[in-house]
Amino acid sequence: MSNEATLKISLIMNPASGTSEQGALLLETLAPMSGVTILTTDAAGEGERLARQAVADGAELVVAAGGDGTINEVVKGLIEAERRVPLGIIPLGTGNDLARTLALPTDPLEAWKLILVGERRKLDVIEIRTPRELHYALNVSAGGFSGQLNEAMSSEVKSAWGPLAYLRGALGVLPDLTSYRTTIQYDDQAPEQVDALNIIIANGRTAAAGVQVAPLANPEDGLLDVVIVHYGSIMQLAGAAARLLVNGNYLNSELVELRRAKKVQVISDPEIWFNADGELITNEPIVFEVLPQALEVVVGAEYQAVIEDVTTGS
Ligand SMILES: Nc1ncnc2c1ncn2[C@@H]1O[C@H](COP(=O)(O)OP(=O)(O)OP(=O)(O)O)[C@@H](O)[C@H]1O
Repeated sequence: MSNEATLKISLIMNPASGTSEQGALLLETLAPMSGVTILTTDAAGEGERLARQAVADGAELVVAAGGDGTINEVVKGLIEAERRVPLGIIPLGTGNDLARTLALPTDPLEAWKLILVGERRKLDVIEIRTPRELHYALNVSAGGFSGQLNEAMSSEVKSAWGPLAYLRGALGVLPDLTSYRTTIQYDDQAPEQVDALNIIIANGRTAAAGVQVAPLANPEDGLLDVVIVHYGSIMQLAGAAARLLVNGNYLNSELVELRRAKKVQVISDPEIWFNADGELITNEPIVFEVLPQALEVVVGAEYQAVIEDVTTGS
């Protein structure tokens, strides 16, 4: 490998991400390279500041080396930076869900080589607003309820699945579920009332370490895929969850609905909790809006923007 990068690259690494130790060899390889600056996050939230600073210091490409949480922070920094700079990704997390949709190599050295020569695509970014906060997601924002679930599930399952835990829990024994009134507004259409257990706002296709929560999402179509899991009987929910977990397409389950929109507003009683790329963010009323093709991102050779719906009609 050449000892000189032709671009000015800043690599932001999270030493606390799930598989960061796998990046050690990569760091040894990169250390002598001119044109590459290695920055390390010292605490949660640092990725955003480091990305903004890297752009201000002249970076022509910023690499996020970590999991989905680290990518999320770097994306916020890049979107808010003074210039729009492309993003490269070295997946060193636990779930690495965005990397799955983008077909990125799991080996850090291979991921680095791809960053230098790979195709860049302009991907949509999800802007997430609440009355008090502004976030972004490049992969998925998942919403779900806790309440009864807190009593029924182990803390291990809850922390791994977060707002998606209802779907996971439906496979086990759960008490009768309460229905939750949710108002959803798509673009400028009239608001709709639904009894939803999970609401997934997706740009990428998987969450919770490879679960296909939005199997048809296209990261560059200028639209959000909104997947709603409606309230139903335990049997119905178990059916949807089984399809989801065996990686069948759960979109044609009777409880699951797919909508597409540029903007989605969600208000719910009791409050629904949402995460952004896996990090829990808020239970406030929330507005999601797509920023079409807002960020150039290096993708793998096998990346496909459009997924054919092979289940249609089945
Ligand atoms: N030095 C640090 N010490 C502790 N936490 C950190 C540090 N730097 C970053 N973090 C936080 O670690 C969290 C998790 O990191 P990250 O998402 O990279 O890995 P992961 O959770 O293992 O992967 P994934 O999200 O793909 O499952 C992020 O929310 C980030 O803010």
